[in-house]
Amino acid sequence: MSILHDLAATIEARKGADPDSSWTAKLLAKGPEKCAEKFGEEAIEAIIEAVKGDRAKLTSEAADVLYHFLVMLAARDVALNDVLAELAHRQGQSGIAEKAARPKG
Ligand SMILES: N=c1c2ncn([C@@H]3O[C@H](COP(=O)(O)OP(=O)(O)OP(=O)(O)O)[C@@H](O)[C@H]3O)c2ncn1[C@@H]1O[C@H](COP(=O)(O)O)[C@@H](O)[C@H]1O
Repeated sequence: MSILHDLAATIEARKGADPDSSWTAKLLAKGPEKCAEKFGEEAIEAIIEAVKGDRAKLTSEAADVLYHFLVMLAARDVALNDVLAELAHRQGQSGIAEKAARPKG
C-alpha cells in the first residue's frame, strides 16, 4: 500500500472522531466547504514557493497540499482509488490530442 493510500485510510478513519484529538477530525467536522477552502489555501502557499523557487519549502508545501487534497476528497466521499483510476484511464492519451478531440462550443 502506498503512503497516499495509508494516509487516505487514516483520514477516512478520522470521520466522526473527536475534533479535539485530531486535526483531520476537526477539519472534517467543519464541512466539505471548509476542507475545500483549506486545500485552496495550501495550494496557494505551494504556488508561492514554486514561483520563488525554494525547493525545500515547495516540498513541504506540496506535502500539505496532498494531505489537504485527500481530506477534501474524503469530505465529499470521493475515493482516492477512483481518482487514480481516472488517471490510469488517461495514461497513453496525449493531453493535446484529448483537448483537440473535445466537442466544439
Ligand atoms: N499529513 C498531515 C498533515 N499535514 C499538515 N497537517 C496539519 O495541517 C494543519 C494546517 O497547517 P497550517 O500550517 O496551515 O496551520 P495553520 O497555519 O495553523 O492553520 P490556520 O489556522 O492558518 O488555518 C496543521 O495543524 C498541520 O499539523 C497535517 N495533519 C495531519 N497529517 C496526517 O494525518 C494523520 C492524522 O492526523 P490527526 O488527524 O491530527 O490525528 C497524521 O498522522 C499525518 O499523517
